[in-house]
Amino acid sequence: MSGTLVLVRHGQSEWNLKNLFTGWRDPGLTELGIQEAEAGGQALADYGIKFDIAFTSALSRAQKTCDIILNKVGQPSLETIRDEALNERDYGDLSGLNKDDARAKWGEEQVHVWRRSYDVPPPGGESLRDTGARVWPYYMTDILPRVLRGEKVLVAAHGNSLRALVMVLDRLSKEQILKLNLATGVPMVYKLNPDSTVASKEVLGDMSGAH
Ligand SMILES: O=C(O)[C@H](O)COP(=O)(O)O
Repeated sequence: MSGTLVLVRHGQSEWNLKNLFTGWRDPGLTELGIQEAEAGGQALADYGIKFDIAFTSALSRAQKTCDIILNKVGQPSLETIRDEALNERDYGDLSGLNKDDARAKWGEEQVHVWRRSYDVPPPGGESLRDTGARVWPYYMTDILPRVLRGEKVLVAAHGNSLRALVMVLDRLSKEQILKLNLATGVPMVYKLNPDSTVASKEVLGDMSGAH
């Protein structure tokens, strides 16, 4: 009997609000970000899930989101494992730059390629493939075995570290991953088959506003 994997991107951060590339930098959540995490947690409470364990990154915006969700589902002291393998993609030299300023300097198309392509890294940073090369092994060794044992597992992480995971789970091509954006605070509930493929996926909220 396999279990349930819930993936959720952190709520809006201070740097999301300022439209800055963030990567491994560590801003906190905004007021809206806290509300988004609360809404995601409430959706999971309404869904009726009780988790066996939670995973999050080494960055505070994901950790805070994880805490808020666990509070909402009534499990504030659940065991939570923090690991930098789940960190956001390292945006390298773009970190701290305004995304519109970057578009003005390098052009809309180049910035889109850095943000959403599979294998083109931003200067000094990680491509999505590089990000997946650390997220995926961690998922295989630390997260997946628990799900296959029947546990219910929460992963609160980041736009691109989760895109790397979703790309494999949803079997997306390099072309399809270009178009995938994850909304902040919206949980994705995966049920896995015993062979670790996806049996079902439910999105508890609205992904359409993501960009
Ligand atoms: O690191 C960042 O700037 C954000 O978390 C994700 O940014 P992106 O949507 O530009 O990839």
